[in-house]
Amino acid sequence: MFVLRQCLTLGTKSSVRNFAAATNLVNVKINEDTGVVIMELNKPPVNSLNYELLEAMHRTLVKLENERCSGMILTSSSPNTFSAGLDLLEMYKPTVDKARKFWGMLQNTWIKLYSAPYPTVAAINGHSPAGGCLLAMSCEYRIMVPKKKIGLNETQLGIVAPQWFQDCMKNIIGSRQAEKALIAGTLFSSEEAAKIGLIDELATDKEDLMKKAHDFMDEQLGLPPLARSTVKIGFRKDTLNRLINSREVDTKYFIDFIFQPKVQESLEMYLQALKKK
Ligand SMILES: CCCCC/C=C\C/C=C\CCC/C=C/C(=O)SCCNC(=O)CCNC(=O)[C@H](O)C(C)(C)COP(=O)(O)OP(=O)(O)OC[C@H]1O[C@@H](n2cnc3c(N)ncnc32)[C@H](O)[C@@H]1OP(=O)(O)O
Repeated sequence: MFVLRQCLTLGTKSSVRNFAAATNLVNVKINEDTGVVIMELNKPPVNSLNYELLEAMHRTLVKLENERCSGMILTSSSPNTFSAGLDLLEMYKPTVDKARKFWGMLQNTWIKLYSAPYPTVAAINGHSPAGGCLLAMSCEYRIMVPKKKIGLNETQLGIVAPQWFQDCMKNIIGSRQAEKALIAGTLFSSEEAAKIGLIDELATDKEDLMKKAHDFMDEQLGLPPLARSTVKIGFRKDTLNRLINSREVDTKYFIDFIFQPKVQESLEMYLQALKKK
């Protein structure tokens, strides 16, 4: 399979097709020979997840259901950041309608990504805090470049990682490690994340990152797809159903939480600190 991939990469015939996207917020390429898709988040400078970016991701994931997609590598076009997490401006002084629409699209996107039947790899080529970490944790396998930060740091901002964010972390690093990390809002270095299993592999650089992502994909493509996806969904169904069965309550928690004056104050201070950096 590795040889096949090399041939496809080096060969004269281009088998890679740009996947028609209605927006340039995501770059999507499908290798027509292998069916492997690369989805690159492309909202400079830091891929903050606003409604439009989430909608573009969601639309792509829906479209992939009708394509011959055998696997997906999620990465970013930003030189330094995989994703800075949820766009803080979506939570700072929104209207209730806007906040509700935003949260609904985040839930939609997560459900699609977390339940994708094909193998998914996060090629984490930069920092990945909070919602960025959620995206990475929703993939099946995580590979990260050195010396970047990843984690659910919400507590540090005066906000709370929702239950399903927490569940994703627990499923990966275990309940005790997750509890400590979530209470403290720890951002782990890539190296620390590899030690606790939050990421599966450390890459030496960006080239190595993509090579390792393709290696993982090659291994997965050698497995019977139905058996593979049945086991995957079996592992994920409780976490998925927990949100699917309580979407409305989860949205209400979000709205009630962010509209608190203290939370708005924390967000304002954090946004100012980011601007002053
Ligand atoms: C169990 C029951 C629970 C009940 C609770 C219910 C509900 C809970 C309520 C709410 C839950 C919300 C969950 C939230 C999740 C999130 O994802 S919040 C976002 C957290 N993100 C961060 O903390 C990251 C902040 N950003 C950074 O640390 C850095 O930007 C960086 C990613 C490390 C990149 O650094 P650098 O390359 O140096 O880039 P700059 O810092 O200079 O940033 C460039 C510009 O981008 C702006 N920006 C950065 N991040 C964001 C963001 N997340 N949103 C919006 N904008 C962002 C930054 O201000 C710069 O802007 P200017 O160029 O200065 O205009």
